[in-house]
Formats: sequence, C-alpha cells, structure tokens
Amino acid sequence: MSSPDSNEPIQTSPQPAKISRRRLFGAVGAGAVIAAGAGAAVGRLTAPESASEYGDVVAFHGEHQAGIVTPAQDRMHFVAFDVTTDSRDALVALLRKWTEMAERMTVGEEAHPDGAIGAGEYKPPSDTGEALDLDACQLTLTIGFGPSLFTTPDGRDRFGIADKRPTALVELPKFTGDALEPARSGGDICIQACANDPQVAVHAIRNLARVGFGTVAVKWSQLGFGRTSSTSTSQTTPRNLFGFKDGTRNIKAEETSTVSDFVWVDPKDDQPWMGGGSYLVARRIRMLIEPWDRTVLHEQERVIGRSKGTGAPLGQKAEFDELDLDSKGPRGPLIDKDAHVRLASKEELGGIQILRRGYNFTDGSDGFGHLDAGLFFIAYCRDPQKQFVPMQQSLAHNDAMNEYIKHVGSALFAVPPGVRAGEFWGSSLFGAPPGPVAEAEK
Ligand SMILES: C=CC1=C(C)c2cc3[nH]c(cc4nc(cc5[nH]c(cc1n2)c(C)c5CCC(=O)O)C(CCC(=O)O)=C4C)c(C)c3C=C
Ligand SMILES: [Fe+2]
Repeated sequence: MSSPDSNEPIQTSPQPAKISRRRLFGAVGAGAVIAAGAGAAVGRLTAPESASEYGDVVAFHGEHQAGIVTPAQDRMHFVAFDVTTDSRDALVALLRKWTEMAERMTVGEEAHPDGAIGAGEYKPPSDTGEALDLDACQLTLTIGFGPSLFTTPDGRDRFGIADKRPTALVELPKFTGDALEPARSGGDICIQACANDPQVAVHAIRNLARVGFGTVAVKWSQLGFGRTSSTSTSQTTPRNLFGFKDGTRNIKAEETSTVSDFVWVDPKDDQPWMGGGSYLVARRIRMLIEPWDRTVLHEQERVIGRSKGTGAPLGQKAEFDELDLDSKGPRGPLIDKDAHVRLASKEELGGIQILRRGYNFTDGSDGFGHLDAGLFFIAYCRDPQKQFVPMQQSLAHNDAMNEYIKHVGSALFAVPPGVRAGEFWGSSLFGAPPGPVAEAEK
C-alpha cells in the first residue's frame, strides 16, 4: 500500500476486490480510507488486463497529479472550458468544489454525498447516476490551466494572476500544414479524465461540468479509446489506428531520472507555483485512414520506421531493440531520412524527449464517406517550447507521415502540481489558504 499522499505507482495485490459505488455509499470519506477499507489497491504498476480488476483506485493526492506517469488507462474523456465569470472568488470556489468531487469520484464514490437518490424526490439529484454500480476503474482526473486564464486575448488580467503566467505557457506557434479549427482548440481550463470504463470517465466530466454552470462553459471535448502509449514498463504496447505499436520508446514511469529531466517542472525553472507540475500539449490529429489503408505494407513501415508486426525498428528483430539510425540497407538508410521515428528521436533532436499519453478517436464519418478518426495526441513536458515545439517543427517539415495526417485541434495547458490533503486544484497558483469547500449550488 502507498501512503495516501503518494501517487507513485506501486505494486499491489493481484486481485483487488471489486468495489461498488453502492457499497461505498455514505460509508467512508477520504480516498485513502476507502482504499484501505475496501481492500482496494492505491495505484499499481500493471495495467488492468481484465474487467475483474476494474476495482482499482489510483491515489488522487500526491506530489504530482495522477494521470501523467500513472499507468495509462484504456479510455479518456478530455474537456476544455472557458471561464465565464470575472470573479476570482467564484473561480476559486469552483476549484475547491471540483477538488472535493474529484477526491470522491476517483475512489468510486458519487460526486456528492447525497448523490443520485439521497436528496429526496423533490430536488434534482446531485450525482447524475450513470456510474452507480461501477467501480473506480482507475479513474484519474488531471487539471490544467491555459494561457488565456492568465491574460485574456484582449489583454485583461481577470483573476490577478497575469504575473504568475509561466514563460513556457504561451500559445504554440503555427506549424507547417496545421489546419486548426478554433472550435477544437484552446481553452482556459482543461480536465483530462482517464479510466478503464468509458462511462466512469464520461460521468466524471459530466458531473464536473454540471456544477461549473455559471462559472465555466464547455468549449470543446474529446472522447478517446485504446490508449496509444504505455507509461509503465509493465504495460504491453498498444496499437494506434494505423495498426502500429505506439509507445515503444515512450518515457516510462520507472525511468525516474528521465521523468525528472523531461516531465516535472522544477520550482527553480520559472514560476515556483509550478514546481512538481508539468505542461500538457493536446493535438487532435486526423488520420487519413482510407489512403493509408490503400498503401502497401512496405511503404507503411518505411513511413513509421518500424515493422508493423513486431514493432521492431527496421533492420532489427524485436520491439525494444535499439534504433539503428546509421546503417545503410540495400536501398539507402535502414530507417529513412523522413521516417517518423527518426525525426522524433532524441538522437536527431539533441536529446529532447516527451511523455506521450494519447488516445485513438473515431467520431463517425465526415459527410464524404471518410472515417473521422485519428489520434488525440497528448504530451506532457517540462517545457513545451523547448521540447514539443522543436520536435513538432521537425515533424511538420519533413515527416513522411504528413501525407496521411492533419492536425485539426491544438491546446496547451500548465498542469499544476499534485494536491495534498487540505489543498485544492491550483492552490499553489491562487495562494488561497486551505479551508472547507464552500457549499456551492448543486
Ligand atoms: C510532436 C510529437 C509527435 C507527434 C505529433 C506524433 C504523432 C504521431 N505518431 C504516430 C505514431 C508513432 N509514433 C511513434 C514514435 C514517436 N512519436 C513521437 C512523437 C510524436 N508523434 C516520438 C517522440 C516517438 C518516439 C521516437 C523514438 O525515439 O523512437 C511510433 C513508433 C513507436 C514508438 O516508439 O512509440 C509510432 C507508430 C502517429 C500515428 C501520429 C499521428 C497521428
Ligand atoms: Fe509519433
């Protein structure tokens, strides 16, 4: 068992008991107590491989927010909000309330104590109810703050935090080939919900959005399935919608010094309130599935730079063999000059790395008979301007994959450090002392 203040992944019992929201209903309070009381796991090294493990709980409290290096779950619901008030007090009250709700939902409780049925027949229920009977399913909720929260596009400092905006938190530059849709880009606040059951992730976002009425409005949201990265060495590498293993050379939680160098912000980097936090880059990348599906296997593998079956780098045998960027094959370099893995590799980028945590998406078809599908790319980095930007510049200019993809949405958020008992999401930014959650409207 981990301490309640740690969200470091830890080894847990192999078969944690299933916990039902109903059984938990009204029985216990804080996450740690629930985890212990129900015999559930608090964080784990291995990804769940079956429904029987869906009772797992990932600790909400800790030095860092959960949902970054904690093992990537199978499903995601991501939302970006606009803040619709100019009142700092209203915003802080909402962040406090959201924190309290997140503490509850991540251990499998209803969003509020009286929940879906407890407030009586003559009040709208304070929990929407669709996750009743479902377990925590490793739900993680991760919050981030966009550049526009600090200064509005017309230059206003609505919440008195303009001087706390980190230098790294500026809009991403336009990259070659970008076809960004404003309605799928930006946002003042984001919340990433990941879980092993889509209904649990959707329930969490729905209930957070619901209590935000009058303070925030949903700007855009995205559902994702089939994680496209591993964030732990114990997870098998999943496949993306091009059919390739994705995440083989991702940063893994167990590589602690790489994680410190490339994921967590040091308090001395810039703004001390961001110490222990990170930056989240989100890109909705449409994958042009039909042309890809008509492309011969040899070309698909050349574009990626890896074998489709094994995931091995071209010229190698096994998935985790080293990339050989120097050797020549019969028709030129083993891994082409414009292969995706070459251009995104630390070897070609002066040592730069990022932590990827994206999801596949399919949003029906586009009206022309084409699948509207792709990769909802999420990266966490210590400084997006020094990591994501040069990497994406290199890919945007030269990547052979560009023929088959289109970036249609983009956003950047500062992800504050983790929450400790008595704190709330963003308390290091807003400097407000710990206190009870204001009883806001339900
Ligand atoms: C700016 C960063 C990246 C974007 C955008 C991106 C899009 C993208 N990637 C794939 C599929 C694969 N990517 C793979 C490796 C890989 N990709 C990035 C970065 C971006 N990808 C990095 C840093 C790496 C690792 C490079 C290395 O060091 O080897 C792979 C290979 C397997 C792996 O290592 O993960 C695949 C496959 C798609 C389909 C896509 C956009 C739709
Ligand atoms: Fe990639």
